[in-house]
Amino acid sequence: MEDTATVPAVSVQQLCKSYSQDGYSQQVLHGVNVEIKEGEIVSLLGQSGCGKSTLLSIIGGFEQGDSGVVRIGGQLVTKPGRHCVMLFQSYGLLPWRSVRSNVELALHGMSLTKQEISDRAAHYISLVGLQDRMTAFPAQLSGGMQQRTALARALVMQPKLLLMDEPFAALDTFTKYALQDELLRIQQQEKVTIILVTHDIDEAITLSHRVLIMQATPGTITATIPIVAPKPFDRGDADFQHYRKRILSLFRLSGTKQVEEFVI
Ligand SMILES: Nc1ncnc2c1ncn2[C@@H]1O[C@H](COP(=O)(O)OP(=O)(O)OP(=O)(O)O)[C@@H](O)[C@H]1O
Repeated sequence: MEDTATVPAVSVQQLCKSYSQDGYSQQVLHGVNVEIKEGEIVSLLGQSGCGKSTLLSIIGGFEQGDSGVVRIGGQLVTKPGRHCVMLFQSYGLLPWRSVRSNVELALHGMSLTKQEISDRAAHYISLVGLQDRMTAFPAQLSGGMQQRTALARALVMQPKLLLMDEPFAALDTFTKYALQDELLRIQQQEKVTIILVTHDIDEAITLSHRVLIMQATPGTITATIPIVAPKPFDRGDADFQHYRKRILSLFRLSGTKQVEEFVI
């Protein structure tokens, strides 16, 4: 039997996926292999259309690959499960429900008492700093507060794996930085494993333990960059700029040519 300590939180092996449209088939993912440890934050970074969201969606069980295997905690993924929650850029809050009610809704169907639901929701709303806005409705909140609510609604389910698809892309820079820092604080506390899809190089460096570079046609992972720095990573630090330059060079967006050491 496999030692549970060595079972990866997420394992993707030889994943392939094509879409067919109007009699034309497009291969979106080809031979994707990923292994993620428990408590790790990993970013999928790549240009638009390279298959990041498709990969995330297959890991979450929302779509199926054509071939290959996806496992979460050693279990084969065939459909979405409560152990894995997806957080989108668009918040997805119900406008007629308060912050508290939106978060509590995620717990319906679980075998919890009303009191347990109420306490657990209040705990996670406080964790994202919205304890004073529990009775507010989404329209009364800023974009950052709405995304905090969506984060509380995801965390209240106590998932093992949080999948985030460009969660902060709609926010202004200052709100985005504040939420990135908060996400790191919460992740260190909750120890949840996170896979983050992003176009934002700085976001990938700030949040990740490892950045996976994806290239398109067909989508595949071409490089892995471990971010070896204490978190939170000071965005003004010289090391931060070093990672930035190296990632830019992988996308041929800067003159640095030191790409070979990262190629796997
Ligand atoms: N349901 C679908 N049917 C047909 N084609 C699809 C479908 N979903 C995605 N695609 C195609 O697959 C490719 C990859 O899409 P995907 O959304 O995974 O890319 P992405 O890297 O996440 O892009 P972006 O960063 O712009 O969101 C694109 O060419 C897209 O048009």
